[in-house]
Amino acid sequence: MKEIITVNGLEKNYKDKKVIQGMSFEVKCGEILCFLGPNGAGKSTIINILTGTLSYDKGDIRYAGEKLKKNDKHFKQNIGVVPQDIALYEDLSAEQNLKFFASLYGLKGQELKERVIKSLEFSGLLNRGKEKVNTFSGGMKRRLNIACAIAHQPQILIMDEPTVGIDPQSRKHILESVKKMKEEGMTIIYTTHYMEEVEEISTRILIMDQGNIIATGTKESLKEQIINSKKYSIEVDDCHKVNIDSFYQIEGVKEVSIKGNKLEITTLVSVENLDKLIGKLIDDGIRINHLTYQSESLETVFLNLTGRNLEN
Ligand SMILES: Nc1ncnc2c1ncn2[C@@H]1O[C@H](COP(=O)(O)OP(=O)(O)OP(=O)(O)O)[C@@H](O)[C@H]1O
Repeated sequence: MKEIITVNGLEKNYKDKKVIQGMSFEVKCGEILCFLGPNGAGKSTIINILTGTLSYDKGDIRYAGEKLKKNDKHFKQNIGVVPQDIALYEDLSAEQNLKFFASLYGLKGQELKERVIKSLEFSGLLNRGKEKVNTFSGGMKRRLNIACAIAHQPQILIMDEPTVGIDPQSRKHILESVKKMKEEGMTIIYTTHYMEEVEEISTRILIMDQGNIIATGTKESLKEQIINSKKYSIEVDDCHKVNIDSFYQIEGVKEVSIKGNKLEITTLVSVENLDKLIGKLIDDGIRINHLTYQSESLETVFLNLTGRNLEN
């Protein structure tokens, strides 16, 4: 995949506070690049710098190989921006909002009419086009906000936490739309602190923390690189019969503990030892009632990288 945006050594400071600390990354044509990071990681700062609404102190940004100028018209024509806060005219109808935003990009006449209808259709609001925005739910406003950003058919869509505080149905609609836009060839930059969204839509992930990129890759490669242990939770009939020390003799076992009637075993991903763990319990005359395996998640990736949870 060809690179469409490249960012090199980007820095942003607020007085003495470094909020972006020399970040370098590229955005590839046709990908859904997700910036995943906790509140305050610097996601919005990066988005605002990319979209030209915020200045930066060091580094450079290139679009299709060319260094971006201040207020670069060519770049602005080719991007669509969905800001974190909804930016719509509440007293205008959905259709009027779309017309206004699309006309800023030079659309007019028949083309404008067609694009307004297509964008309303895309956002699932075709039958609400004549209604004023102030009668819409939060989720509908979010969907219209996205429609306004894509009405001029940008090459790159930049979305800053577009699903915060909305109903599950609208969230589902937005995530499906993002996947559809990718299928149609759009490049998408998407920031979020919801790892399940990243699991669902990303083709590549940049994990951010405190103004730095701390890991990059697909969800599969990140899990493979970073998570080296897995956890079994085994519900047994009588925990008192469990001899914890003896489990440490099994290859791969890193940690064993008892919580209530559950035996929790953390073991290396690289060692297949489930048969031995179960064998030991059976040999000791302990009955297994239930066994669960904690699936590897991006939350675990973040926890392994930083020692903290993503969502607090
Ligand atoms: N105008 C400002 N003055 C000083 N510090 C700021 C300013 N704007 C943002 N920051 C700080 O920059 C850091 C990054 O903020 P940013 O909004 O980019 O994070 P974020 O990852 O987008 O988080 P959120 O999900 O909460 O929006 C934070 O520590 C924030 O407090």
